[in-house]
Amino acid sequence: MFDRVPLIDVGALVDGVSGRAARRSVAERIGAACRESGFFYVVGHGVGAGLQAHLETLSRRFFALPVDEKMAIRMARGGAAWRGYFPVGGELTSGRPDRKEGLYFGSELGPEHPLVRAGTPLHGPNLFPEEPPGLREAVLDYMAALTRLGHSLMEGIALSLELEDDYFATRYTADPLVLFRVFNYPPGPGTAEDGRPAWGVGEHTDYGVLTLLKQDSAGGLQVKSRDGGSVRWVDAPPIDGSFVCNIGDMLDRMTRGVYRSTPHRVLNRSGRDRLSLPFFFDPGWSTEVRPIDAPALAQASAPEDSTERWDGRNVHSLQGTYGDYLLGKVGKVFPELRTQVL
Ligand SMILES: O=C(O)CCC(=O)C(=O)O
Ligand SMILES: [Fe+2]
Repeated sequence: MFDRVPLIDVGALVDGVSGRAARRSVAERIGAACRESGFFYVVGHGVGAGLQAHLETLSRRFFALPVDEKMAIRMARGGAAWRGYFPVGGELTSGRPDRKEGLYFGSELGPEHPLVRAGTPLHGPNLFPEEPPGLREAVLDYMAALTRLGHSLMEGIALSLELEDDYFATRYTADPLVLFRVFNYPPGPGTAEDGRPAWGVGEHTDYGVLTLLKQDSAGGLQVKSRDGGSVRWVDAPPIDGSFVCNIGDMLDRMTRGVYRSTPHRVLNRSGRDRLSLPFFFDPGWSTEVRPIDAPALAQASAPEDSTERWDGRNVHSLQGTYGDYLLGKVGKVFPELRTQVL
């Protein structure tokens, strides 16, 4: 059981000049956090404050538009690429509508890209709004910066498992599946009509390897800490200039449960809009994610924990590619869209 999310300065992993000892010492701290909670804050990450502030300003401007203007780029128009806007209540993370609206983005891929030509779901061009101008460039710059950071952190995670630092890049993330979302959680009642909490995002784990979340100052993110039968929800409050980093189901699978993909949820109690920007750095679509054969994981047992898991699934018994896994998940959180576009 943990009671806080640790903060790690990852400068040595991203600065391009630090030596092996400094990189390993950061990696060890990451490894400890992945084992304990699956969550950590990163600072010293090198992503420009100006770029972040610019994207935040433009995102707020977009969400402030009338809903019918936002619906001009609704997700149904993005087709199988799964891009665009969804209104409050349009996404069901754990079977119930979330109290949030959002924009879905991903790697910007043109019609000539082989995966787009083959009609691969979740691959294609983005839908950018006309208003506010500049959002397109800000989103693309931000995704490029976070993709670089994702590669650096995966090197740290590899080092933390005593693997070569390019272990994940050579097998899974040389061409990562990048999904990026900008969410706005409106202020509102803490409870739904049936008296249950009106979650901004219901309890879930993330699907891929690594999530990098930028959150504004509103707060509301909670991480599940568990010890046997007892559960405690630990706050991950905003820390200026940091990203909240958490590992996803595929890293849980690769490490046979040693690095946990930890359930989390959001309740916006701030009384104002909450803006958050989760960036998902995931294995390539057609990769088959396998357990890592490494001495550091020799004792790992791949727990059969499906009854404890939020979705009742066991990530250790998956068959197929990451794309298959992701599609199963995405179809559940957007049931209407699934029938329209897939
Ligand atoms: O908005 C947040 O703070 C968390 C969002 C999240 O957990 C997700 O999109 O997977
Ligand atoms: Fe999440």
